[in-house]
Amino acid sequence: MAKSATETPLMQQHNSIKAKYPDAILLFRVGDFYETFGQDAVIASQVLGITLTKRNNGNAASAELAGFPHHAMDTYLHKLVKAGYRVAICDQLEDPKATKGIVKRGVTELVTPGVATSDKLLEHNSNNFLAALHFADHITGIAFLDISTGEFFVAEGDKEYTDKLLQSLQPAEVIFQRNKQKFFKENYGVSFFTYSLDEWIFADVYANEILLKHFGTHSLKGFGTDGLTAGIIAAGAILHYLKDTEHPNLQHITSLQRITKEEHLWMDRFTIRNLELVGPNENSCLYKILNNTVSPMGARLMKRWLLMPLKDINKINERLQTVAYFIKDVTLKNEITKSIKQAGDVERLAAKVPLKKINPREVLQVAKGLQQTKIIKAFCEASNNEYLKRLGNSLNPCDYILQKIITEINENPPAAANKGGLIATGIHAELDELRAIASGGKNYLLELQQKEAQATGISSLKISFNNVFGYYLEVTNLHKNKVPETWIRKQTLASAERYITPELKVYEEKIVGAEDKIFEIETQLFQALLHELQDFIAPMQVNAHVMAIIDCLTCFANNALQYQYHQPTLHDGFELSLKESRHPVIERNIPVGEVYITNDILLDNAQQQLIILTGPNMSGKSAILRQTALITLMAHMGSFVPATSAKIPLTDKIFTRVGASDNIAGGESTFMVEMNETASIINNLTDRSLILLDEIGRGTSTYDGISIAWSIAEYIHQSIHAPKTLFATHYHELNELENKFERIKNYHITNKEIGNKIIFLRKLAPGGSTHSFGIHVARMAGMPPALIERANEILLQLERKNEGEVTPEKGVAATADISNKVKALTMPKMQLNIFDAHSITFEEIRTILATVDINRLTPVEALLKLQEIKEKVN
Ligand SMILES: Nc1ncnc2c1ncn2[C@@H]1O[C@H](COP(=O)(O)OP(=O)(O)OP(=O)(O)O)[C@@H](O)[C@H]1O
Repeated sequence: MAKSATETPLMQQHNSIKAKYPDAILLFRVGDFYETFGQDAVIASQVLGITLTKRNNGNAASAELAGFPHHAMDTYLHKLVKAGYRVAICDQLEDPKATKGIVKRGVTELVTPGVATSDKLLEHNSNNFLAALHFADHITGIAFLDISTGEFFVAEGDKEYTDKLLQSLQPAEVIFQRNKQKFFKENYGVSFFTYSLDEWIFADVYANEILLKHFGTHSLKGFGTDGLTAGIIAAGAILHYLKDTEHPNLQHITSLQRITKEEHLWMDRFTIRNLELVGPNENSCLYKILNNTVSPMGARLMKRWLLMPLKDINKINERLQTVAYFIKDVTLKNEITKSIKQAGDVERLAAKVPLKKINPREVLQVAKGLQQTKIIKAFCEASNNEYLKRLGNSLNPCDYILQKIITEINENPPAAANKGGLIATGIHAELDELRAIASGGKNYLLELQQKEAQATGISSLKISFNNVFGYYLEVTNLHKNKVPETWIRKQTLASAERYITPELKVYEEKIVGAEDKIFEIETQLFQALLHELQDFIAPMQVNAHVMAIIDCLTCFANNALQYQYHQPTLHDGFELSLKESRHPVIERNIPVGEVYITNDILLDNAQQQLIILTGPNMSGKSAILRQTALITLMAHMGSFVPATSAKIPLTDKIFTRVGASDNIAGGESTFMVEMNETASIINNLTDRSLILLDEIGRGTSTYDGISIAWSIAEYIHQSIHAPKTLFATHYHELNELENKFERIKNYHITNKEIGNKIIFLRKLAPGGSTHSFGIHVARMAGMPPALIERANEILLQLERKNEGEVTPEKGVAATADISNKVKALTMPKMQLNIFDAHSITFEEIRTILATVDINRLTPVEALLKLQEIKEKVN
């Protein structure tokens, strides 16, 4: 009979733990290693590049095995999580030396992309949010938590709003109800790492209970989250998930902040993408250009300011005035910047305290941060700027804990708490004594030897050590009668006797156990300090936030000084007027030797509401559109702007649409995307909206495109909201709109034609332009001359026969017209060659070259030959 398969006890233990975490990779601590088994091992070996072997598993089938040393955890863990895996860390819960049989083990942390606390997994200038969504009947609740900083946000809204929040805050992981997986994919895309939870977790009563328990309050009213039922359920799901992932210590999550739609200038996901605010190319996005903050918390806040600009004029002006204040008082700005730079990542350090991830060096950094807080506070409070004074007032250097850390922690502590040497001298008498024993053992013995020699008069007295009875005093036979009665004889030799004394034994015990004891006392003292530090988390978080604000404002001041940005004037009228404005990103990437050409731009609701902007390809139409939006956005962040003067109307929405943008990954046709995106503008515009349409309509046939573009422009103009709009297009036919609609004006970007070359002047000027110069651009792009020549030939034929103007009303006739013209096109004059019709043929060159003997050719003759060929080419 076959033997029944019995697994080894270790594998049985592994399997029972693994059963609780089926969708995570289980890192199973065995001695000094973390091991993975079975399918986990296969994945780990692939992702981590570690060897896959087999492990004997009793009588059961052997299991795949892959492991790494425990000290390499940080390196490997982050690779697994970055690759999108959930990782359960299973540790030994008791000392293996003190245990008989199998060691007790359990999962101590479940790491997922959204619940990461290790520095390796975090980017210092980005938040690492976990988001939860709750899809209720008519509304969606959404919550974000960054466990590494303690920031916890909640909001509610429709699909579009919650999608926009997801796009802006870019959570590392999104959780939602189990039955909504398909719905999420269809409505929010596939780019997020997601995890779904049981339905019952998304219940009002449960969410309230878990949140109230966490905050220790009787109601959530204090957080201003009244009425946010769906949002609260999402927030509750987040806390539940943290519990599920073994994160019980969350004292750094001290509040829940509400994100209100009304507070922020609205930009949908297309606008955020089209304006390249935070990507896709990290080096050429607006964030990269603006973010010259000096602290990680400043860098993180700057990203949020960028994606959630303000709408409240008073708050914006408060920021602008403070930036102006810093520009005037450069010394103050520099001093404060210096202090913020030295403060470290106060926010993440504070979060590490309850998470029990803070090391002695970081605790000392906390103190340094508090010292800098004190300096910044003094500077702010002494300033004449109301906002700075208020910010300064809310800074709290937490003197008590600052002093305690500085007194108790060594000046140069080790990075790891278990290495010893982290507590300063003079804090704990026993610790000092133990250290003296451990390090100065020999001196102590020498002193004791001298003391006893003097007391007994035995000048040759010696203290030595052996393994049998440890430290002893050795007395030669000559002096043995001088030995005091209290000494205990342990050994008699031929010429000497050996004794021990109670003092020597006490000392011996001390020295042997000193190291262990030192570690124990140091750990105790360090833990006690961390315990006290816990009470200061809330003020430290406030300090971090205030420093982040000041960091952003000094950064704006520095940008203004360095890049000649000026203070914009925000007003509640409707006129947008920019003088000598520039594109903040393009101007910084412009090739050496070139300058960015500035432009004046004017839009208002009364006379110049909609600009039809034409101009050659590459002339700078998109640049004009984008700089108008970026300057408006920067002003709403409280930043100075790249223009010599900027009158900016309070704006509630910025919409940007680019024609025929690709969304192949999303599986939609480009034109469908274009139309979808534009429809969402048409349905959401307000009188305070700024709309940028870049070649809308180009994703379909010319006459379809013109008709759609025309009717969009017409619709926007006729809308009672009369939103300000810039419409860049290659359809010159749209210039006709100016004649028909009062507030539509034509502008073009100037250029100069010299011979068959075109020079971009890049100046905006009234009036439309007549043609696109697309063929010039094709030439610039390196198309073969014959192809360019042929394109010019076709253009000429199409244009020559073009009688009358094309308007959408004439669309059908015009389509027929162009079809006829295409039919009537003449054939090319000759076979296309790499050399075009007017230039030298390959054969001719071959003939010339055949007469050349390179070995005899002088340099001058070579030049003359070259000239001969050149003349033929021209
Ligand atoms: N005002 C300016 N000063 C200097 N360089 C500029 C300016 N505006 C644009 N450019 C340069 O010209 C390039 C093309 O500009 P842009 O993309 O705005 O042209 P466009 O007219 O929208 O072209 P297309 O019609 O082909 O989309 C930019 O990438 C930038 O390098």
